[in-house]
Amino acid sequence: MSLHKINPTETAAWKKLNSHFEEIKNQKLRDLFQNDKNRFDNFHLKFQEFLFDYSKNRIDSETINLLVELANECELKDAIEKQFSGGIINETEGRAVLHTALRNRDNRPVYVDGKDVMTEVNVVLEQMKSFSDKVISGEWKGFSGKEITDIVNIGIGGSDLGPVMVIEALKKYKTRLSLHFVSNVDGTHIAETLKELNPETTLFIIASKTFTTQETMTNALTARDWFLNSEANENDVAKHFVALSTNKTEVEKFGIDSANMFQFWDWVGGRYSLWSAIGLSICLGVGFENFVELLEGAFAMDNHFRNEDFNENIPVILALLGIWYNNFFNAESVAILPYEQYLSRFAAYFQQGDMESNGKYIDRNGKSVDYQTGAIIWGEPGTNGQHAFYQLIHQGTKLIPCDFMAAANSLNPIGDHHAKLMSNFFAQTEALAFGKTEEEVISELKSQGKSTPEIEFLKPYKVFEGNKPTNSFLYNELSPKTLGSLIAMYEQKIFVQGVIWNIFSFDQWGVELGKQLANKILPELNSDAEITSHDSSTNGLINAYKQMRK
Ligand SMILES: O=P(O)(O)OC[C@H]1O[C@](O)(CO)[C@@H](O)[C@@H]1O
Repeated sequence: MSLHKINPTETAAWKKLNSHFEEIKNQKLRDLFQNDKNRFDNFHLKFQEFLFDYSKNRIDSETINLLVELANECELKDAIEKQFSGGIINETEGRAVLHTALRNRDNRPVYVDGKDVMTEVNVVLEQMKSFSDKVISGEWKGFSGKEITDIVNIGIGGSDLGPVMVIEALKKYKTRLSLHFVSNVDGTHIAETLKELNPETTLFIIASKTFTTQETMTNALTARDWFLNSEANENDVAKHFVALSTNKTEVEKFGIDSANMFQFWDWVGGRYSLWSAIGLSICLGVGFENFVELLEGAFAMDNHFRNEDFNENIPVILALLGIWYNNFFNAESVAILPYEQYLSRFAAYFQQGDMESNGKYIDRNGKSVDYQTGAIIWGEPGTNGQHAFYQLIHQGTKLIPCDFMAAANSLNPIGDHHAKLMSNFFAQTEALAFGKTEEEVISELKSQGKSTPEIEFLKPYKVFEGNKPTNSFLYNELSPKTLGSLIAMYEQKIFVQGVIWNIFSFDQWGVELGKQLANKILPELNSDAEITSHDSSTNGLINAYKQMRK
């Protein structure tokens, strides 16, 4: 059950898209809207309480037809079924990709090696419920008999970014526990975190799929030393340390009792793991019921993705638009711009989700691609971004397609904050799409009483050429369920793009080389000898570092 290995550029649809691109590339969104009064009706989709407006894109209905044709030629439907039914689609690691099983709320059987994984999934969910309920209620006590007040999740990459993002996003639903996250191997991260904490009331979650990751193991050992430096002894470790992992042997070697281990499986990719035991910090931070709501939201989006026709399918359309700009307009990046302070870590989360998945130049046939794959993902919450980098989006030389997202209802309806936020949200997509013409600039400057030479001088700087594409997502309010749907939407977008680009989205060999070299360099840093084993730059830097060190 592996994926088909179709080079997208060899499809008939790709060739048609190339010709179509020549026809559409100079068309203006102003004209597209002018010529089609129903453009919004024609290019938006609804999903539950969720609206996806993609009318401010440089497309017409033919673009969508051709992109859908491309998806069909790349056998996307079949790939989707393989994903959901446990096909070994992560071929280079010989694994199924089944984060969807973790949120499969109707418990439809999902088989891996002939075994229904739902039984184990539900056992771990039950374990997460029971544990988080006990800690939140105060029934779980620390070594001195006090309730736990603080949770420190130690993990990195997929064992950190998802919980960090969700805990921030769902702050409104917070339990009495304070959550902290330590990821960086830079000692500053753990030192600054522990400074505030009391070993008697702190619980550590060591989150690592492999339980061998250098950063996480180093931080975990430091946390353990810090804990044992208090009144606590070895027997107390069980009350203050739990592990989230697929690797029981390493967890036990570290000294965590397997009774305190929450398992997941190799068919859960690190950057898709917040739905698994890796979500334990989420359960503690917002309560198990809200974690289940998050799963429900993702499940609803999965069903939409699996069942809807491609031209009505939000993740598919989102992915195809991304391909349109990436491969035809040569756009290099995508900005994710939530007009929602709670989503301040959303773009950072999908930097890993997207760039670790689709940042690849070798295709599924083992050959170098001769087309662009994964885009650079970046972004910050609006309106902060407006006062930072929007200048370049509006008037720079690069085309940056943007995803805007906002809630109709604020979770903090104070004064007119939300109306002001939303007026900026609407204004930005309007300004990006339609810009400001020379005539508009001249009449504005005239109305300000400017002289003709002043107008002539200022005119070019004040023109906005517009035609900058945006997607807008509008949802009712940021509930755990909505968040679950939003995350699953982007996850499935990444999947669709990987299928069309004919790359393996679920491995990450590109992170290995740096790790290997760091392991080789580490002992060199501890020796007094001059280092000569690298190139002159690396040798020079290492030796200078050793001299500078106090
Ligand atoms: O959960 P682990 O095994 O500690 O890995 C952490 C992260 O390291 C990576 O393997 C590489 O950065 C990620 O894919 C993963 O999320």
